[in-house]
Amino acid sequence: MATGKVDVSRRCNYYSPSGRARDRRQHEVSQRNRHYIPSNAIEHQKFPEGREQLHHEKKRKFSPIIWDREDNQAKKTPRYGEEEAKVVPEKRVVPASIISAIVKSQSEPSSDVSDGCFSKSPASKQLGPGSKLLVMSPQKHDQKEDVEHSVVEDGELVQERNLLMSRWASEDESPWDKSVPDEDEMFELKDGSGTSTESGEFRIGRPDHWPGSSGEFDGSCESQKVAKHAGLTECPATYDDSGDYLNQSDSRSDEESSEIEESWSSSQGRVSMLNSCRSVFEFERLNRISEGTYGVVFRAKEKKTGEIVALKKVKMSTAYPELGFPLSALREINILLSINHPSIVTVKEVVMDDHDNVFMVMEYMEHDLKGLVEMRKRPFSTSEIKCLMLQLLDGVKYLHDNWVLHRDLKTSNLLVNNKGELKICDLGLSRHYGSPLKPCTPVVVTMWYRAPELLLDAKEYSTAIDMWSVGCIMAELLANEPLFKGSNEPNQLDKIFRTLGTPNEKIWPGFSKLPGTAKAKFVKHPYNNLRKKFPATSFTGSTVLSESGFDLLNQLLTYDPEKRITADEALNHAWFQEVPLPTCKELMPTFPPRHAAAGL
Ligand SMILES: Nc1ncnc2c1ncn2[C@@H]1O[C@H](COP(=O)(O)OP(=O)(O)OP(=O)(O)O)[C@@H](O)[C@H]1O
Repeated sequence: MATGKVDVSRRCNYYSPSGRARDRRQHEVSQRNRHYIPSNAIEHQKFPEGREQLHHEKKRKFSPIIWDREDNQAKKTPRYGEEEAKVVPEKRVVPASIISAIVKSQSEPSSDVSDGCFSKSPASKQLGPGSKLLVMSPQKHDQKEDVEHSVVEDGELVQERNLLMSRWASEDESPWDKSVPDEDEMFELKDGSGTSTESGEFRIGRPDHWPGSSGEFDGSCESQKVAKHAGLTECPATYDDSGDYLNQSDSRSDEESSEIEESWSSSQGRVSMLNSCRSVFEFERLNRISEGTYGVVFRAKEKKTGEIVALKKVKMSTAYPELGFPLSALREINILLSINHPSIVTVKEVVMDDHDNVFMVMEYMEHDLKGLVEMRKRPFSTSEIKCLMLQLLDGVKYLHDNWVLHRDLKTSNLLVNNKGELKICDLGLSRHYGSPLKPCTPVVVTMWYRAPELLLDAKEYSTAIDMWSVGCIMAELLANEPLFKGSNEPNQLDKIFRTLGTPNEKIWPGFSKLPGTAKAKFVKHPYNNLRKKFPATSFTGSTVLSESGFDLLNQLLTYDPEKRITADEALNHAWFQEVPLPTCKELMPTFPPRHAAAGL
């Protein structure tokens, strides 16, 4: 197989024959009823074509997102309480208590990032050049209906042109089948201003790639986005001290045009979804949980039901509002509303405030795995790690079965609640993949969890990149600290090579042809030292790893993406069947919730 190419077909079975072995194992495990039972153990079913499909797929939700990019750019975004109040559904009426809170907050300086939730921001939000984003609750939909709808805008009825249903509603096997633009289109900005390489690929985050830069370029994410739109190319990758890629917005945005094109092309699938979303004022904000690159996450309470939820406010660009609604958020909302799996966080609905700020209402999870790893003095027990790994693999398998690459698996994107449940979150970097593979940006996945093929600039990659991240997560759970803590990309590769040995053509055919190998001379580390880090015996009480467990870790951290274990194969791995068996979720340890620990 050619350099960096991954045989997708090998990884894309809806349900592999080895599923039978897994059923047997699940049956055995369930007999011992105190042990973990994977979520889809009894939910898969035969389809007429003889292909087995997950039951979850039948419960797909529909995206509430509507793009209407051709709409008049100059049209004013309706504001709550203004003339266009007709546009605003009744549900967005603001309760008096909140109005007083708004009035209070108005007197205080507010940034839409730091404290935007439930308060008025200084300026109304724009949804981007020529675009209008309507967000609706997903309950009303009918795939077959193909009706042009009208909405009231600026007091008038206008034709709604792009009511898109989620691509998830398609029964096609490959997401590329209909709606994907060619590679050239893929990397070209809508206005044609994007700078691309010969192959049509946008170059982001690789300093040594870039031709001259602008003196005005300040390196910030926003500047980089703007620079890219303006045809500037300098975009040095930056990382925070936990290896998080700080320029992620760029790595996401280079595919924006492609994604938007996809949305446009799939507009054949218009459906009747004209329905209003609820107001964020129906929730009481309790405390801030976290602020990430793309959103601020709050703990909140639904006033009517008292239910505790997490609200993720989509960060709009304050500096460059014309950049519009972030594609990462669009992807995340689209995908999360479309899927239904116990190991993937549920987005219940999308709500808005009266400035068109968009919030995802998610089930609330008390912890993320990164926080737990940092909080704990000792690693989880082997049984607990097995329980967590099975849930993680279940979720990853579900995504891969449905042609989705997560592309940012890491411990901070794994949420855990006090019922012992693990759920994958943050699908902002995720995207559909298909067969044949299309070139994508290699600058995805937070560096510490990034697969070697990505670090070596492979343009075509597939599900194996997520499996490498899963390997890093397994190692982190076993050692209670991240496995490869590189400070930049060469350093990250060096850390990997020191531990696993420097790869060569023999163990990884195609390695020497990867773009990244031409640029660097790697020190030859002849031995794989992974076992030293994860010994079979320990006199210090630290977690030990059996032969079988080490085999799984080794297969996850295999250099050649072709040989790297798949999620399905990993779920069937003997490690999960040997003693100690996986703990059942109910017996997983619980921890004080973050807000309690923080005294909130
Ligand atoms: N449903 C939820 N319940 C509780 N906490 C959550 C939930 N969703 C997200 N969080 C917390 O918020 C953090 C950031 O969320 P998320 O990763 O979705 O945002 P982001 O802006 O994409 O972040 P990043 O920059 O790390 O990619 C998570 O690490 C987690 O701690």
